[in-house]
Parts: sequence; structure tokens; C-alpha cells
Amino acid sequence: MSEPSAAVAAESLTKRYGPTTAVDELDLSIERGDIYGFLGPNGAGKTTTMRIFTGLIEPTGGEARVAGVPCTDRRALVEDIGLMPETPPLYDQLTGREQLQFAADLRNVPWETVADTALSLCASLDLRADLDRRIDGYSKGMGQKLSFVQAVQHDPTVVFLDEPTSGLDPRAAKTLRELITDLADGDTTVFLSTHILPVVEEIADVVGVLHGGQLVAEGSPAELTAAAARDEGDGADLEDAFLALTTDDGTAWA
Ligand SMILES: Nc1ncnc2c1ncn2[C@@H]1O[C@H](COP(=O)(O)OP(=O)(O)OP(=O)(O)O)[C@@H](O)[C@H]1O
Repeated sequence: MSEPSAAVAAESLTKRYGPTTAVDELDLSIERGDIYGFLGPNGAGKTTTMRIFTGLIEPTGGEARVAGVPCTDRRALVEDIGLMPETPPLYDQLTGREQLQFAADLRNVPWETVADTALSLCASLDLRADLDRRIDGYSKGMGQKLSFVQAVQHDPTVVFLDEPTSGLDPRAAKTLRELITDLADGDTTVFLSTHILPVVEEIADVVGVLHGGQLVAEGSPAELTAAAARDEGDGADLEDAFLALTTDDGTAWA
């Protein structure tokens, strides 16, 4: 791969489902400690890309690596990554605490080594008092919070977050944004896929816009906004940039 030091890297990454090309010769390189906002319209290929990076599916072509580890080697990858998918992967019959212990077990990490981090994150998210309740009694937002904690409690090199703030109340969403920023300050790379553009505008270091399985633009939120302002005039924001980049007339600023 061209940049071996990158935390997340893809080269000519391709995924086809029958006649549908979900990810199309994607090249990507994300530096360690960056928050990378991954944007794109419905069906652009974001989830497919994240599923390849986290070893859940194999690409049709090209290569993907996280922390230098080929993403097809899921066993080697598991300690380096955390994943918070859009639908929380939780077991209803467990308590919150048991779920977090189970997640640590899956990574062969002793619970004792992650418990302080996990409990402190739960306290920040106002979830600590609910940890001994069964998950089937949790609200949607409580499930989202627990899913976040289990994705990051083992201090992964890269964490993949799919719509992490959806379903959270404004206070919890603000706390989560702060926790994400703290993770990056601690040198964790954050791959953040969301349709909530103000979140990306606020916390992302770099934004990549995917359209039709291809990266059509990449830059800081300010750079993408400035590019939109050249077309739309002053007052343009990331939403204007997104709308201009994801029309089907082929506009691309990459
Ligand atoms: N298992 C699958 N089988 C067939 N086609 C699939 C499968 N998964 C995804 N696709 C197709 O691949 C393309 C990309 O889908 P993907 O879920 O990656 O998009 P997305 O950017 O995450 O969209 P959204 O914002 O709606 O979640 C779509 O055309 C979708 O229909």
C-alpha cells in the first residue's frame, strides 16, 4: 500500500453485489488520531466500506488495511478495532454490565483491565445506574450509549462509528461528541459515518464524500465549505458542499 503508516488505508477497494458495484476502486488514507467524517447519500457505499474495514465482509477487489493489518485477517484485526454499527449489537437477555464483559471477552481482554474505562464512560453518559438492568428494558438511546462503550472500552487503534448520535437526546449527543474528540486526542483514529452534518462540521478533521462507491471530495470541513462558497456564495455550509458533490452531474472536487 502507498502509505504504510496510515491508520486506515484502502487501495482500489471494490465490492460488487451481483450487478451492483457498492464500492468502486476506492483509494483512502487516514492518519492516526484523525476524526474522519465519512459522508455520502443513501446507497453510496458507506456501510459496505465500513463492513470491509471491520472484517465483516471481504472485498471483491483491491486491499484494505487497519493499523497495517489486512482487513481480511479478522482474527488479527479484532484487538485494533472497535465498531459501533447503526443497529446496536446487544443481547437483550444480558445486563449492560454483562454485555460489556462479554464484549471484552470476545477480544480476549480481561474485564479488569477495561472496567475503569468502561465504567467512567458509562458515568459520563449517565448510564452507570442502569448497568445491572437487563438490556431488553433499555430505551433506544441507552442501547446506543452501551454500544458506544463496548466499541471503545478496549482502547482500539481505530474505531468505526455508524450514526453514533442518532437516537440520543441533545445532552447525551453533546457528551458523545466530546468523548469522540477525547478519543482522537488520545491518538485513536475515528471513522465516523453520519448524515448529521453539523456533527461532522464540529468534530471532523477530514471529511470524505462518497458517491456511487467513489470518493468525490476530501478535505477539512472548512475546505469543503470554502469550495461550496465559490459556487453558492458566502454563507455556504457543509450541507451545500454535500448537495453539490452528490448530484449526478459528476461534480467532483477531489
Ligand atoms: N448484502 C447486499 N446485497 C446486495 N446489495 C447490497 C448489499 N449490501 C449493500 N448493497 C447495495 O450496495 C450499495 C451500497 O449500500 P450501502 O449499504 O453500503 O450504502 P450506504 O452508503 O451505507 O447507505 P445508507 O446511507 O442508506 O445507509 C447499495 O446499492 C445497496 O443496495
